[in-house]
Amino acid sequence: MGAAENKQQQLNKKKKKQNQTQKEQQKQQMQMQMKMRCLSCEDSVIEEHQAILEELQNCPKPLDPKAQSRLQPMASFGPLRRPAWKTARRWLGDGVRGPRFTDVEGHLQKAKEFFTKPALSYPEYKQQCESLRLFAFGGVCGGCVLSLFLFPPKSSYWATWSPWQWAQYVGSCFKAAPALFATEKIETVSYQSILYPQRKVSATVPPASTVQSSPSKPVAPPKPRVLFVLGGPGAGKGTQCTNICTRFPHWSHISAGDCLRAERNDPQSKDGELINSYLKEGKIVPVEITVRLLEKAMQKDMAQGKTDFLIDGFPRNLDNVTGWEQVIGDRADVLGVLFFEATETEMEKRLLGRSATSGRVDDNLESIRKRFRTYEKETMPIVEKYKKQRMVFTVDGMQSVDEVWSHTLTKLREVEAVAVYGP
Ligand SMILES: Nc1ncnc2c1ncn2[C@@H]1O[C@H](COP(=O)(O)OP(=O)(O)OP(=O)(O)O)[C@@H](O)[C@H]1O
Ligand SMILES: Nc1ccn([C@H]2C[C@H](O)[C@@H](COP(=O)(O)O)O2)c(=O)n1
Repeated sequence: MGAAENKQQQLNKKKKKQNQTQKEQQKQQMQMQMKMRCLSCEDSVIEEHQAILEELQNCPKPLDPKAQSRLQPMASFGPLRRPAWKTARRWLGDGVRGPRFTDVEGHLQKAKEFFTKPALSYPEYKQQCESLRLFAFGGVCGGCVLSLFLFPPKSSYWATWSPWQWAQYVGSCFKAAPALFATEKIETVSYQSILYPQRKVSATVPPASTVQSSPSKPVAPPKPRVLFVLGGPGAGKGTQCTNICTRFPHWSHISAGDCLRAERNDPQSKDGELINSYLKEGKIVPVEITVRLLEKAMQKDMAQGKTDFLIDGFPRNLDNVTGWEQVIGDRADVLGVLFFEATETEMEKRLLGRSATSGRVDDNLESIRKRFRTYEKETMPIVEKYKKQRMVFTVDGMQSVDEVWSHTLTKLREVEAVAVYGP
């Protein structure tokens, strides 16, 4: 073999090596481009690219210009890019492939990793956040819908326009509208039957003196409506009840404590002494006595046209609750409990202030503290019981009298709405 031949051989070897490097570089470049594109591609496109790669690998020579031009459009971003709305994974712009949108399990895994596996890179962290966000969003929306369903807002607007009423609207399109004017002569009508047509009319007729009936057609009056008023001693119950009755004359304020004090002061009463001993000790008087006095006071006020009753300071314990159910039962509609909340320090300050003028035997520090204990032990469980039945309308009693009044008004409207539309 001559020197020339040797040189030729070396040249060939070098050329072959050059070809191989060039081919390797081309392959790497293509791989890179395809990797980037695959982030937003469907599996079928990825498979297509895989096939091209294999073709490249098996190709003995570096790509000729023809093959290059065939592969060029594949490698370019433009034509194969998917529209944004079709992109299942979000383009993170950082080379991370997150689970598909529909891959709930994949997202759940990533969301779990947010709490369990520290992310090694920003893109990984971003993906964890994005997966977690899907569940957070779903959870919040679902929670809101469920809570609206379980605890619908107590507003007349909601009661009228909520989605639960839609079926009724559709139905009402096919029914004849009620007559605009009365179709028969009405002898006796209460304003309540106009305002609250949904209210049931009492089966048990209250005392005859309250019934204004025509000789031909007696009309049963509606049941008296009762709102129990509770709160600690000095929370401001009496003050706000007076405000309600001044503004709304159909409401009557009956204070259980006042009834008991009046009975104690009545020299004819056989229970006077017993009541006095209970009041001094801040204890709760047996319900037989209290509920009898309450009923008497209600009957008296109904005779004067009152229809709604604020029963202040009642029911104070379980005995009071059962006594009311046994004696009054469904002869009255209990609308709920108006509950005034205040701290002991504030209530004590108010009661000591009141003691200067009230003349009450229990407005002294010793009795006040005993009343607080009785309230905590016996009355609070009753409030909790009504809370469970979602019958409590709580007023923040810590503000000034005027502010508490404005809050009381809001709550009173809620009571009315619930009475009309239900809880
Ligand atoms: N928001 C208020 N801010 C300051 N003082 C108040 C407020 N509300 C009431 N008071 C005063 O506190 C005292 C107690 O009020 P009130 O008699 O209304 O309480 P109560 O809850 O009915 O008490 P009790 O259960 O002992 O009958 C009264 O002197 C009243 O003027
Ligand atoms: N249901 C009731 C209401 C009141 N009393 C007694 C015990 C109280 O200390 C006292 C004063 O009541 P207040 O005016 O503070 O509401 O009256 C009761 O035994 N049972």
